[in-house]
Amino acid sequence: MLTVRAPATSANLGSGFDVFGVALERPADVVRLERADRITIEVTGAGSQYIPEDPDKNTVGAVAEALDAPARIQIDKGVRPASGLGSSAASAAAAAVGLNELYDRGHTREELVPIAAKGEAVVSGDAHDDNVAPSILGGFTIATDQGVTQVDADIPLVACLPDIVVSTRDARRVVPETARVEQVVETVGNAASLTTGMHRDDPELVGRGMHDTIVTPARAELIDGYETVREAALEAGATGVTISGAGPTVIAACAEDDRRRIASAMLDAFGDRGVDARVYQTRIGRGAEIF
Ligand SMILES: Nc1ncnc2c1ncn2[C@@H]1O[C@H](COP(=O)(O)OP(=O)(O)O)[C@@H](O)[C@H]1O
Ligand SMILES: N[C@@H](CCOP(=O)(O)O)C(=O)O
Repeated sequence: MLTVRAPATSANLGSGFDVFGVALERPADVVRLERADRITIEVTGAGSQYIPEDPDKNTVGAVAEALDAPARIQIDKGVRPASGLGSSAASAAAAAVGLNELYDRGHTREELVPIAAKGEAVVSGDAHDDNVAPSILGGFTIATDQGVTQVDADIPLVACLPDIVVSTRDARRVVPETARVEQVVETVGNAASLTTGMHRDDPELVGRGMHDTIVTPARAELIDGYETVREAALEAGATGVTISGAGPTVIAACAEDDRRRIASAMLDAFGDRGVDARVYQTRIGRGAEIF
């Protein structure tokens, strides 16, 4: 029996739609695996009632198929599904890392990224890498058609998850098909600033680089209270605020000392709209770990 802890992740970070991702120190999924004749899946924990145990419908089933590694898989969800925190990806990343070890397949962590992404295709229709890459590799990742680049980074973050469900599949439907060239120029500048900020562990530069006028405004419509929560976080000292993944989590970058104040401002702002929420005071963290 092998136990793997794979972290939640935040993809996009505003200016890096479908490209940027970070591993979060918390929350995380914990997955236990043992060799078996066929794939079986049990799910407990946050939102487990909404997660199928059928291997054809669960992200870990596709990963076990891809690695030809049948196993009894027990998933303890720390990352609620449809949260914008890479819930489906955390399980897929844990399964890829764990089954690779259990069956001695010898893949590198980088090679496991596209294998885990096959799990993502099961739920969102797209084998996008931007959540599984940081969940497997940790730190800040840049996922493009040419592969994944990873850097370790240390940025304090606050992730506020409202009691609203936004499925990635639905949130992909509202992404605009075109953008003005001025918006593209602005986004490239912001993405470059954010990347430099990650290299320098500079929350100011990362926060500034999170600004995006192409995808985020369209998706904000799906999150009741987004604008108020964003303003409250900025007023409390956040250096930048955006939608985490496809939402509904709202994520803020900040200096360490401001985390607590920002967390409570975000909770209050959702509360004023009559929306319950929970908040994670977190930071960029490590990738999946085997125990
Ligand atoms: N192991 C899993 N963990 C979480 N969700 C899963 C898993 N396998 C399948 N799903 C399905 O994936 C969907 C959630 O994925 P998604 O919308 O991408 O949310 P998130 O943004 O949190 O990853 C839900 O419909 C859920 O039932
Ligand atoms: N780039 C994807 C990321 C989805 O992340 P999730 O955490 O919501 O699954 C997108 O923005 O659609």
